[in-house]
Amino acid sequence: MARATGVPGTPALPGEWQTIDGIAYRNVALCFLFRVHDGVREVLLGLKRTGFGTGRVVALGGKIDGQESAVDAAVREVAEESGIQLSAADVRSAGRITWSFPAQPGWNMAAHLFTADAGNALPVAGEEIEPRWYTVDALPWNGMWQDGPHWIPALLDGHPVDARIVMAPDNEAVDSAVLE
Ligand SMILES: Nc1[nH]c(=O)nc2c1ncn2[C@H]1C[C@H](O)[C@@H](COP(=O)(O)OP(=O)(O)OP(=O)(O)O)O1
Repeated sequence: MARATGVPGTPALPGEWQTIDGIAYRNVALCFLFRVHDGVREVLLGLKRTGFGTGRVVALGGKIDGQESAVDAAVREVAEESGIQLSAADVRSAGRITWSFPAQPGWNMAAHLFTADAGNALPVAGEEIEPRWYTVDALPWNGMWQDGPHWIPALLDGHPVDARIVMAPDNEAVDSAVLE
């Protein structure tokens, strides 16, 4: 896996993009937070209010800045999007996933996936995300990215994810999903 120093035409800093099999992806980190509430296991997702994916229910996370580590990015994004302050030691790796958008390659992303226990922490809504707990058995799939059912159930079951998603020309449907 070769690292790119940036993508022509973008203001990306070194380290914010990587190339895999000749395709450039922006590095992002996602973190799924869990709690048990009244005996029911729940996961924290959020309604995206601004930026990429506005209107969808998404996992907390976002772009990895500059030379920041993926874990540090996950901790920072969780704090920014939910107000919940984790430490790096709280966060467990849950695998990785790439999303490529052949019709819009500037949207390609490679995500480091993480999970963490939220304990009794209460999320608060910010400008970018309106966080909400969902029962793990009843996720709002219709409001989420269409690739979610291909990989999120495995992650919820505790299996490491190694997935490559290719989006269809409409940038909405899934063209192919390969899970290792
Ligand atoms: N097909 C897909 N399925 C999915 O579940 N999540 C996806 C996805 N394609 C992208 N994402 C996620 C990864 C990343 O966390 C998020 C987009 O990153 P950001 O939230 O950082 O975007 P923004 O445009 O809001 O960024 P900023 O303007 O830097 O805040 O969308």
